[in-house]
Amino acid sequence: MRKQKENPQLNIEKEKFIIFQFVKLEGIRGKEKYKSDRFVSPIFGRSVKDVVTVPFTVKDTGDTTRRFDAFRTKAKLSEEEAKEKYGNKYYEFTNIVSNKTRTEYFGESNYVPTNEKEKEEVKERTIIKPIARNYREPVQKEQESPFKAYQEPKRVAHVPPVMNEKKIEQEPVVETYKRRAPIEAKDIVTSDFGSNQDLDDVLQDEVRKPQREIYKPKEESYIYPSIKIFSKKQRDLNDKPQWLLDQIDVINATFEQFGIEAEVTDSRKGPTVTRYEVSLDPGVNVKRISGIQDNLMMNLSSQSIRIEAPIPGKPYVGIEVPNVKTEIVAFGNVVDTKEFLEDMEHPLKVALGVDIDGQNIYVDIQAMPHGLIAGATNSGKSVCVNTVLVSLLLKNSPKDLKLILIDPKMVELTPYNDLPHLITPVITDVKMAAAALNWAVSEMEKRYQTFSQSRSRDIRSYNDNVKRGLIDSEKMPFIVVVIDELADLMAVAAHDVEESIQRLTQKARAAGIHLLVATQRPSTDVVKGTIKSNIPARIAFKVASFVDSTTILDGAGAEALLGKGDMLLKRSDRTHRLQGAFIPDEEIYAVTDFIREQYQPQYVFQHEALKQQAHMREVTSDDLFESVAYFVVQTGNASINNIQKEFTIGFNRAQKLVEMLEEYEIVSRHQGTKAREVLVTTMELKEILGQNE
Ligand SMILES: Nc1ncnc2c1ncn2[C@@H]1O[C@H](COP(=O)(O)OP(=O)(O)OP(=O)(O)O)[C@@H](O)[C@H]1O
Repeated sequence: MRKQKENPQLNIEKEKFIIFQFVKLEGIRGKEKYKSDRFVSPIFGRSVKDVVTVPFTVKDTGDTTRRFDAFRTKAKLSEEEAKEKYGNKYYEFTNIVSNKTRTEYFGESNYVPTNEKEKEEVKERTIIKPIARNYREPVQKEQESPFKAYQEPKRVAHVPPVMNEKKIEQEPVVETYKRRAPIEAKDIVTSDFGSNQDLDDVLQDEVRKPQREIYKPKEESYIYPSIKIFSKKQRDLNDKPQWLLDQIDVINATFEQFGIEAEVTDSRKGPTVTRYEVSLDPGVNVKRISGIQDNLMMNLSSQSIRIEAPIPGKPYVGIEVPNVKTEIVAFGNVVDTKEFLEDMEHPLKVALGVDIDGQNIYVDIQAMPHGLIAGATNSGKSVCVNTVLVSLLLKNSPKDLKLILIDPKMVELTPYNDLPHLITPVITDVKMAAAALNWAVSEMEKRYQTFSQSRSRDIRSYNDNVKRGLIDSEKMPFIVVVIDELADLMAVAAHDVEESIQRLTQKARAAGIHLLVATQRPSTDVVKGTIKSNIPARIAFKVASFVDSTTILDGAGAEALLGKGDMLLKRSDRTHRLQGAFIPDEEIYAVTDFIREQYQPQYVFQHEALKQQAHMREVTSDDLFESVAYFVVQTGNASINNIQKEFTIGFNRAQKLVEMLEEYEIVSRHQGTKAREVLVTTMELKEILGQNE
């Protein structure tokens, strides 16, 4: 590690405290690894004279490590005195420490300036000038969020959680939290400029604000929707109509025609298809049945048949033939069971439908842990998404579950608008969808941090600890993100969406964040390899071709489905054919209206705030930011026109860059016809950008 220069003017003996700043960072930005050993300077403003930097490596807390959680002060007290005062020989700050905070806790610096310039600088440092921000207010800590688990965790390392809570309350650490609220450009500039993790953190506090204002529960306890809302249909599982007996004769006759020693020994009539179970004489190759598939189809006058050779777990070959008359599987029948309603161990268990054997089929989203739903238009995807969502609403209060619903088609998910479970209103705008996915990624990172600080492994153990009173916080809700047409998102923001989905599917499971992605176009440009390889659970409805089936299921089958809810569910062990449960629109509205009557929306962020966040991220990730900043400071001119000419860029990009310079207080605010002033010198800019040596 590079050795840091010590500031010769610092009189360590006189100082009560030594500020440790970290000087080494390692992480991943985008897809590239980076290392930086430049120390982070803007924390104490621009005139740092009494800070010594000590080489200190920051723990990698995630794959976008740029966290400022390692500012540490060591009391110049004896170890015993420090322990008595702080409970620890170290006192760890949870956040960036401002001059003001520093002055409040450590007292005035006792460094004596040696010349006029320094005197000015010290004066500037100790007089805290509030930074004018006309459009953002500090986060109001005292306002309780209904979504407590999202709040910035109290960060104290190496101490058991119970002790932490106590200690934090005694300490003035809250002040450093307060400091974080307004977005202060200086505070989020780092030595390795460009990655925006901290910016995200700060902005997320902002983005969450509307929820605190909107949240007004009408009732304390959540009343679950009644199961009586749903209609039911009786099915006779032992029914053997004449057409079924005729089909058995046709199949046996076909075997005879081809000299295959086989016979239908049993049949199972499912809601849409019947499976004939064929037993073969010893020595008959099962492949011979598949070989006569087309002849069977012709002789049965059937539009499609599917052969399972053999049926997994059974000594038969299965021939699935569409029923002459199909039956609807009512959602009410599938959910009104003990297996579903009383299974409290699996709150994310959802009802999908009924298989050929008449068994109700449920899947647990937690075990999934992410799902891909694909099928041609009119095949039954949206009905399936609805059954999943209503299943979730039946068993989860807004405190247990939060939803992000992305519906670029604009019609499918409207019944869910304004539900208290929603993190943000149903998203129909594609750019917003990309930003929401990004939010989910940051939330995941945050949750991992919360876990590590509270000695929890995952959401389950975290919530267990909350229940047992070991963590003084509210339960952390699951988050299910539903995308009702991936193709639309990929058409507009492929890179962003792919990256977010990849990151979520790779590691969001333990954080309790799950993704369900539906698409009409299961081609490889939409369902990319990176997405597919991380989504193990697949639900295929009827697709147009064998190729599409292979994309979803890694094998044939979905092209032979019948549409309207006929589906193949691929889980790790086998592919299951089922008929999806059907839920009419009135029943969906009955459930959502019932919930809306009890609770008002509790959005965590509104679309506008999210847009702003996306905008900020876009700008700071602009490669030209640094160059433009130097250009502006060196020429003393922040005109958009000049920047456009110098860098041959368009007006919009130049304008965004200037807005960001304003955000970082490098230039003044827009002042009508007057030109913006440049507020910093080149040296100061270096400090802001963390490039001072
Ligand atoms: N499980 C089911 N049982 C009975 N009918 C169904 C079922 N699922 C879908 N259908 C029928 O198929 C129609 C189309 O279903 P759905 O809207 O879910 O298709 P989709 O795949 O979402 O189509 P698109 O991609 O065009 O939106 C429904 O209106 C309904 O009549």
